[in-house]
Amino acid sequence: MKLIVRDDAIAASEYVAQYIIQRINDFAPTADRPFVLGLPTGSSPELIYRHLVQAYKNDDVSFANVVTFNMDEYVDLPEEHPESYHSFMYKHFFSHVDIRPSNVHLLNGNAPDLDAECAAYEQKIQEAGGIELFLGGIGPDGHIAFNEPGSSLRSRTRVATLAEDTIRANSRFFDNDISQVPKQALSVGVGTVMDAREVILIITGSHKAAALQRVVEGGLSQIWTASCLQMHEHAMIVCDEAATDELQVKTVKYFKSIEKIEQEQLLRKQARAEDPRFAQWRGALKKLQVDTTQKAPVPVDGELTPDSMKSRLVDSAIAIDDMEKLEDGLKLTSMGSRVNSMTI
Ligand SMILES: N[C@@H]1[C@@H](O)[C@H](O)[C@@H](COP(=O)(O)O)O[C@@H]1O
Repeated sequence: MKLIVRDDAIAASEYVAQYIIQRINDFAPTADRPFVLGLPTGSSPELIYRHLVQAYKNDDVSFANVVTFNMDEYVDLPEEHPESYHSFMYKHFFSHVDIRPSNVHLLNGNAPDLDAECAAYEQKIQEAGGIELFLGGIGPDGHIAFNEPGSSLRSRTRVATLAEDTIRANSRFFDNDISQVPKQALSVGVGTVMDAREVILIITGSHKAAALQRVVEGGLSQIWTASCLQMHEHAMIVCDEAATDELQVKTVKYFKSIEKIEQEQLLRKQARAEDPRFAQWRGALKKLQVDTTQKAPVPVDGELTPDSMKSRLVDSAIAIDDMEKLEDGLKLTSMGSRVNSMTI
């Protein structure tokens, strides 16, 4: 799992939006091979949608061959209700881009048979070839979609009952009136999210800090369901500094260093491909022979100090001096001096 930390929610959202745009463009979707994107609602992804809409308007990305599956929807709330997830998605995203209405999938929380609706949703995901990238947020109690604390980590799309904390948190969208918040929702399961080939979570604000800490530093737990990401091969959490408040300093430093080193490695990759000396370096040791008959006497103090490789090399096809020159040569053309002239 990767953790990307940005200064604030604006920068974190921009990072996620750019990442999604790049993934779609690299995938080069067609009508026969669409990019299947899982999407969330909530205040956290709002800025991401704004960036995606702007990118579409700038001709930087098209959603014509993108198929979407939303995470969840309230039960017994009319679709046209301003707080339904249908309304949210059309208001913030679908109405502003070139996505085909037939490619949009949202759970119907008013279906006559909710269980059948959930089963059919899973089926549609399968038929679409599975989800390529699932974007999600989390609740302050660490829930993903509406998989509240205690949900099975293998759960599938189903009727979910909202936890007290979630009802209270979401009452801000219902005039702060808890009685108006639906008590149930249809939600993809933890297992459904885990089946996606890639998962990204956006987590911003100090009110999510405790959850982020449990998700990143705590163990895999059905109480903090977003911790499932620890078991995903391609998972990334993008957060702001405020959300890292409860993480250990060394955890944050470590993840920041991973990002920095990965960027450096991108440059090195280019250098490795361009500089023939890297290939020579790779082959050099194959020609070495080791004199295994040499047996150093055991010192009197009883300590076995391994003799250096250099003293044991005989009859080498390349002389030690040459090897040192080769290593020095590589050091001289260290990446730092080459990076300036490189276009990245
Ligand atoms: N079911 C949704 C979740 O999918 C979302 O992640 C969460 C957080 O929303 P917000 O981003 O507004 O904090 O809200 C709801 O409970």
